[in-house]
Amino acid sequence: MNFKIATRRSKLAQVQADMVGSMLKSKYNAEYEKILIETTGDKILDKPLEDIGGKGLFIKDIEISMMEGNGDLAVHSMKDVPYDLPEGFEIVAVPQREDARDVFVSLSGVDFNLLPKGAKVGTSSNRRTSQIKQLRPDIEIVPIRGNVQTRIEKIKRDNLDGMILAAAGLKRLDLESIIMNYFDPNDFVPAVGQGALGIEAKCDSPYMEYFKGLNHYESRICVEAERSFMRKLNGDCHTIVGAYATLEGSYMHIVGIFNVEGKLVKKDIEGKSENYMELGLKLAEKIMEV
Ligand SMILES: NCc1[nH]cc(CCC(=O)O)c1CC(=O)O
Repeated sequence: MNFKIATRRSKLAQVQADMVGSMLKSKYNAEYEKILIETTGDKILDKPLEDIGGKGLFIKDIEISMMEGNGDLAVHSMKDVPYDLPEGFEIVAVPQREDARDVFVSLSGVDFNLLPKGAKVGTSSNRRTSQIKQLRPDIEIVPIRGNVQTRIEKIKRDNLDGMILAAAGLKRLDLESIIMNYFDPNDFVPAVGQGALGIEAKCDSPYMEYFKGLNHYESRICVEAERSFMRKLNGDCHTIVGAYATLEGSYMHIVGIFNVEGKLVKKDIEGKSENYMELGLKLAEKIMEV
């Protein structure tokens, strides 16, 4: 067998595709090749993502390629996957989740807690911006887009004191050394699905059972609970939504943030993990009651 993995061109996307490729190799003794695709989200870098069509832009061109028969599967960061996929596609597996936390990175080695007043910190995410503002209202947030590597280059070019990024991407790129602080995910709530990969395939794929074999049940239900929360809140691109689910035995705990009338609200919920979709929904209802 030789699987064709359709992927974005960025280094992180390719590393993630290789990770899933290696899983296919070790589990099924299969070969794989990467099909590199330039997506609209990667081409337009001078506008906020929300203004050009949102996160679906990273995956649409990949789906078109698979529809044309060029790609048996795609590997995505779950946090870039919109709730509704085009008809005929589905997320068939979520492998074991990496670190879901957000981190502060600095090239000069400065600790987040020791940043001077008015320090300049890069991020383009509303979710990260509002949580940073809560911790440190004096910090100046500088919008920054592009893939992880171009963003890191911009720290130097734009003379920033640092930047907020996802731990998972940095670890996968072997850039752990620039991580200065890990934010506690129950405090500084990550994006829905952060740190998890999703394997997307066409519903009629002849290889469905192979892909399903790469699923990690615990990771999957945590990510699905977070997505259920997100869907209920119907987060358009300008709303702030974040959630993080964890398991303890047969119980699931979810913490979520959402902006209600300009105010950032955080709530949590706990219940039997088998009711993971309902837990996500209930947390959304709880947060909207405010
Ligand atoms: N928005 C881009 C994006 N999509 C996934 C990751 C990191 C990897 C992950 O969360 O699985 C990143 C970079 C970042 O936010 O730092």
